[in-house]
Amino acid sequence: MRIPIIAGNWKMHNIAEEAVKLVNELKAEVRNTDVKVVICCPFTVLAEVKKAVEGSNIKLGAQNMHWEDKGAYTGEISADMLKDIGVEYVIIGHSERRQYFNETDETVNKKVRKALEKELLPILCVGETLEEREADRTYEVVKSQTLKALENITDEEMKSIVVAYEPVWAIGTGKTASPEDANAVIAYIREVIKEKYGEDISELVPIQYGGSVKAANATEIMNQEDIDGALVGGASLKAEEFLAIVNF
Ligand SMILES: O=C[C@H](O)COP(=O)(O)O
Repeated sequence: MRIPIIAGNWKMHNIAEEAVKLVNELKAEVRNTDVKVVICCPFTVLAEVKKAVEGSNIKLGAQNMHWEDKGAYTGEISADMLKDIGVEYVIIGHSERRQYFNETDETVNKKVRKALEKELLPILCVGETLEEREADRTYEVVKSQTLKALENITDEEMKSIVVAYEPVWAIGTGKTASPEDANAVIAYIREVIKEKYGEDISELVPIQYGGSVKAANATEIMNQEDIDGALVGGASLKAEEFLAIVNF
């Protein structure tokens, strides 16, 4: 039985005061105990958010990390640094990082492996661009991204991974994949995982949908059989909106 995970990805939003205010508005009102709730905030407010979520069932996540343990990597953040603050989840391979920061399937794989080695729970993002969708390449792209990200990941490690299917054309655009369509792609990603790891493990892996999830469409999306939660961007910045999604 998979427990759905609803993660808010704040992206590059919220200084400390705003972050703490938002968490305080959220934490008393997260009533749905059938889902795990994660807030993936900027590095600069991780420590404040960690303090603010104490005593609630909201978990802390980061939005990226480096694959090396330490070294001369100016501007980068290691897994140990995240662990030191109390981070549990880390988004890896978000399309914005692939698109704007040269993240490749190879670096995504290195990061997933390092996160697992350090006992962080990766939220691995995969998804096709509009161009790829229009060329009928959605399934080929998500299969390739998934398998490359999972190279050298053991059966045991696979049980700690969360996958997020995020069609790039649906992110921040107000366009969502139809719930049935998102469900079909997610079911396919589960098949890809099954081919590599077997049915028992594939049935354990939560696969989220991300891309313009909001209060108005959350229930329909979450009610799909294969969709195990959501990775929420813009709507996670407004307490009322995010709470409506979490308490769907
Ligand atoms: O990580 C979250 C996704 O990129 C979705 O963002 P969005 O909800 O603003 O479309």
